[in-house]
Amino acid sequence: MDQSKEQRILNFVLQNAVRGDPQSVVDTIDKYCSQKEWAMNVGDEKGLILDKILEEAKPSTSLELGTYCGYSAVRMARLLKPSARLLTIEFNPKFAAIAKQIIEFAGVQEKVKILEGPSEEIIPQLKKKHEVDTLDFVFLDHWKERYTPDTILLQECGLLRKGTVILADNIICPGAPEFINYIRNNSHFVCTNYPSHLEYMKVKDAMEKAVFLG
Ligand SMILES: O=C(NCCCCCn1ccnc1)c1cc(-c2ccc(F)cc2)cc(O)c1O
Ligand SMILES: [Mg+2]
Repeated sequence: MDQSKEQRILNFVLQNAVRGDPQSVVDTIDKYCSQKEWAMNVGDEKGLILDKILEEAKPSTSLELGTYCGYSAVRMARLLKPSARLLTIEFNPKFAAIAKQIIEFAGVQEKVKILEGPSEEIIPQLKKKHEVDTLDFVFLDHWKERYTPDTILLQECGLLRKGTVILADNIICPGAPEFINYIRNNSHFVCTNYPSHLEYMKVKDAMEKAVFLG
């Protein structure tokens, strides 16, 4: 049975990264995906923007939509304080299985919980089933056409509070024009654009930060 790209990424991490060292896992995935096979991790350039915004937010409870192989989950977890938690939603069971192994290899499994399934089903369960009060930080990196409906759903479920930071990947490539139109014209959010490049490529991309005003 042919190996998937995601399995090849996992194997490269298991053979080349240092167990229990999240930075080495991040660097190893970046090495593989820049030299061998492109993959849709947020990557090292946009990753530094994510790092800075996450460190400013100092979140206790964070949510990621779109786990993929767990690169950004490991990247974020390595910066979280010991008591902080990251919940990450992945629709694709094959991706979730790979991410679980990468997160465990990095040694951040105590901080990260992978929730498998459609975001529109899982978000309404966060308060009662996953003991979330409100979210301090949200990273949008899943289907780009879901950025707006899921942001609205987060608000409707009472999961956003004054100051919640939402950071969205891929504003230019593949693009999330409908989300940009929604969030920049919504007086309950203050938005900031961060120009960058598509992971591992020279193609222009950007991230958008939206702070909820309550
Ligand atoms: O589609 C992306 N991510 C969502 C993947 C599916 C999420 C499933 N899911 C998880 C939870 N709920 C649903 C994505 C794509 C690209 C890209 C850019 C250029 C190109 F030529 C091809 C692809 C770059 C990214 O950085 C991305 O994030
Ligand atoms: Mg992305």
